[in-house]
Amino acid sequence: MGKTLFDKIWDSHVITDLGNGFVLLHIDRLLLHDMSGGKSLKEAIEKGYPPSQPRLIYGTPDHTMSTKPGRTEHTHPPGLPLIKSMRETTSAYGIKLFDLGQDGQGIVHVMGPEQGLTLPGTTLVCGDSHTSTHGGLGALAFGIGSSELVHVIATQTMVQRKPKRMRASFEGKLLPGVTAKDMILHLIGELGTAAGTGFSVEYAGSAVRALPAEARLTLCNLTIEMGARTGMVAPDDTTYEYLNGRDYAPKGAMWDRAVAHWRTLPSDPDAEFDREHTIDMKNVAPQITWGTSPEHVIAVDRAIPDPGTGPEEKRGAWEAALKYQGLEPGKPIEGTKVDWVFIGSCTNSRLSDLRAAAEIVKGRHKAEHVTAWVVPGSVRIKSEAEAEGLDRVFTEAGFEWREPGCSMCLASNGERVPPGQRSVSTSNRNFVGRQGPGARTHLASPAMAAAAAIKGAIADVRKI
Ligand SMILES: CC(C)[C@H](C(=O)O)[C@@H](O)C(=O)O
Ligand code: SF4
Repeated sequence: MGKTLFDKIWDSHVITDLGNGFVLLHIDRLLLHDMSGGKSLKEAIEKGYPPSQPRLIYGTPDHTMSTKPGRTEHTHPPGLPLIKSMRETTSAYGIKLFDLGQDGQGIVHVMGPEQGLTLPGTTLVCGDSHTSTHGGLGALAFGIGSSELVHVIATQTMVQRKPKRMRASFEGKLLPGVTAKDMILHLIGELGTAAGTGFSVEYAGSAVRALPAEARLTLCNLTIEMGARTGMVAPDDTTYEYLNGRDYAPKGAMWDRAVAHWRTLPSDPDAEFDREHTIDMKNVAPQITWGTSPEHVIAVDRAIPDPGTGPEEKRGAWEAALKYQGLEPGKPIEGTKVDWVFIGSCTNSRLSDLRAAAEIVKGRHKAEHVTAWVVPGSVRIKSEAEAEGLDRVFTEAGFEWREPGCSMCLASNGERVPPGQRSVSTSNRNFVGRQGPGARTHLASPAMAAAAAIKGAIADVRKI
């Protein structure tokens, strides 16, 4: 029987079979961020287990750093001990830190692919649930907890149980206004947030093959919102073009050898999956979430759902979500007044995302009552965007152009949507209080978020 992409990477990283379904896996890359990086390194060192492979570990501060223009490490004081601890522990072992203000600093899931640290066929972990993002380049990547983090630091290995395999195939062409963000939100809407529990997901089909590399990262980013820890897209020429020449990607003869190996990775035609799901792209329209879970999602031209007509077991959750969000069932979601717009996060802060938003914004102005932020995913993206004048497109339209970091995705750097206010956000979670206590979040693509800022309300990007 043929092997899946997942099986091939998994099998080539098994060091030993531990029995009862568990194996010891080699980990090719460990990425660290400020919320847990310094703390875990310190813990490992204090326990007498210093990093065994410091050259396979890379870090950057993102979660607790202010993104205020001109920020320093002092702008948000609670982040200061975290960045200091990261610096002390990484420098003691020669671990590469992309520090604040340096080229390479950014959201950890933006930095890895951008630097060419994320490579097809490799295993990559990070103490962060959105590590699935890196699967967009054909890496087997997943988020880990704090005790696992210490284990990887100490041994560069992990004990893991093999998940089941799911394939989600998106077939056909993307309709106007539809992006990778809409594809994954639509899928989560169809399957629910628990569908992926215990599975690794491969995204396939003609629509996925046609996606640029950055869009594939967006697609894989929300895998955890479907309950699966890892999601991936088979590497192909699009992947190689994206990676070729990046700082940490192989060079010269090594590059050729690597590509020859990577070409063997896609799932074999006779590979079997435990679950298959096919999505016809004709049914995928621009999406917007209405509730407090990523599965609470509808096409933007639909009405806010009525809990009375929903599945029995979800009725209570729907009612609570509508109450929190201050929405009335049966009314069109389009036209719902918006106070904040956040364009950023590891989901949608790459250059292509900023370009897509700028295309909508160009020559227009945000609605007066809206506060709109653009937070590039990394220092490099910020300077590339500035080189093509995107910052001016945004600032002339009344948007704020900020420094790289997680910012208002999680609000762990103090940047929050005020209580009761409504935000359209390009991030990946719309949980209660996610963007600040009492904040109401609607997830959407960068173009949809830009359209909301211009209209001052939830808007259909196709009508702008
Ligand atoms: C802080 C971190 C552990 C967390 C995660 O695991 O995803 C954060 O990045 C998030 O998006 O909620
Ligand atoms: S941008 Fe948001 S989702 Fe991504 S790592 Fe940061 S806090 Fe988590």
